[in-house]
Amino acid sequence: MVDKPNLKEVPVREAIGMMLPHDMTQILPGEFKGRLFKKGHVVTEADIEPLLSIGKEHIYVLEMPEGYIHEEEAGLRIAKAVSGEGLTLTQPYEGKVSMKASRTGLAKINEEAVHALNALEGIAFSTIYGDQVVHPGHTLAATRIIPLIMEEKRIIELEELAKQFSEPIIQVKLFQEKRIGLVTTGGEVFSGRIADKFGPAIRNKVEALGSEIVEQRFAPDDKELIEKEIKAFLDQGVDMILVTGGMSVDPDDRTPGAIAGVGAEVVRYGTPMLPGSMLMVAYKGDTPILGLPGAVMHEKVTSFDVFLPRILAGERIAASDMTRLGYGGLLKG
Ligand SMILES: Nc1nc2c(c(=O)[nH]1)N[C@H]1C(S)=C(S)[C@@H](COP(=O)(O)OP(=O)(O)OC[C@H]3O[C@@H](n4cnc5c(N)ncnc54)[C@H](O)[C@@H]3O)O[C@H]1N2
Ligand code: MOO
Repeated sequence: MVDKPNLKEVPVREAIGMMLPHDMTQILPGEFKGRLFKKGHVVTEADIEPLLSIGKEHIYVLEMPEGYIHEEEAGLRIAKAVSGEGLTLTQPYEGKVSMKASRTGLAKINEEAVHALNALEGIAFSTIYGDQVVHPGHTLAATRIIPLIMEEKRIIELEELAKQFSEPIIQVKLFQEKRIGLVTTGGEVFSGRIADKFGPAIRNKVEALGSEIVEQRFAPDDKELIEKEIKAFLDQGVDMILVTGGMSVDPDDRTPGAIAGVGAEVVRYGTPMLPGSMLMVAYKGDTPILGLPGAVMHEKVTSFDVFLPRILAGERIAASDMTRLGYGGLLKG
């Protein structure tokens, strides 16, 4: 049951120390229309004259029953219970508390926990989709309770539930500064027949997240030669290797074979997101090796933009992360 606050009518002069159950509006024709007192305001001696001047001889006040808390306190307590690192909480406004990024990073949101908390009656906890890149000021979540007051024990129940999840329910994970090796394949680029466009595109994306391309190596459409360049980066001990082009179905598309050829464990070749469906994610030990298809070079957003931030935030990509991109993954048909 959603709690109903007890409203009591009292003469305004007797309302000192009591709480207003709703906003009180003042209208001065041609001059002002707006909120004179906010919902939840506790009436003081100084408020009596202004209240009388807007015609309030009697007002409703809220009787807070024993063991209940007001929506503002409830909102703040929920926000504190769910928030981890990299977030700041706003002051409650109309009972709503927002959680904003205080730093650039990856928004992590535990979807299962969001559903569990919202299944508690009277709780509204609303978030953005997780795994997005966020910058300071970006709102990740907002919360309020539905009634004006709520039994405190229900907020305690929520706080206990939030503690059962191993990580904070929302947080902003920092990006690590990774050193990345870039292998660009394609005979037409290797021979100088066309100018390389992959390099600048990849460099921009990587640098925007605080990592760097330590070197770019080139290879023609030859499996052994591509493997040689990947191995050189593995020997160099880079944190990640990106291999561009040669990811589709032509006889000259050698990249998937070369990635497997260096002994990397292929997580998956192909993901149901368009553009960027011919992406490959593999690992040689802990070093991610990604095969990047043509679309990454010229499309603003592809599957690469889904996985790059997660890898730079220190996450390992699983096959299920790749297969679940189909629902909503059609950005360009
Ligand atoms: N029948 C099919 N056709 C295509 C498929 C498919 O599955 N079946 N996949 C499509 C998708 S999706 C993509 S993406 C593209 C190409 O993917 P690739 O990774 O194989 O790209 P390439 O063949 O190597 O090159 C395509 C195009 O881009 C130019 N290129 C490549 N690298 C560079 C570079 N570093 N700088 C400038 N330009 C570059 C290259 O010359 C080609 O013109 O395949 C679809 N087709
Ligand atoms: O792999 Mo292609 O990049 O889907 O467009």
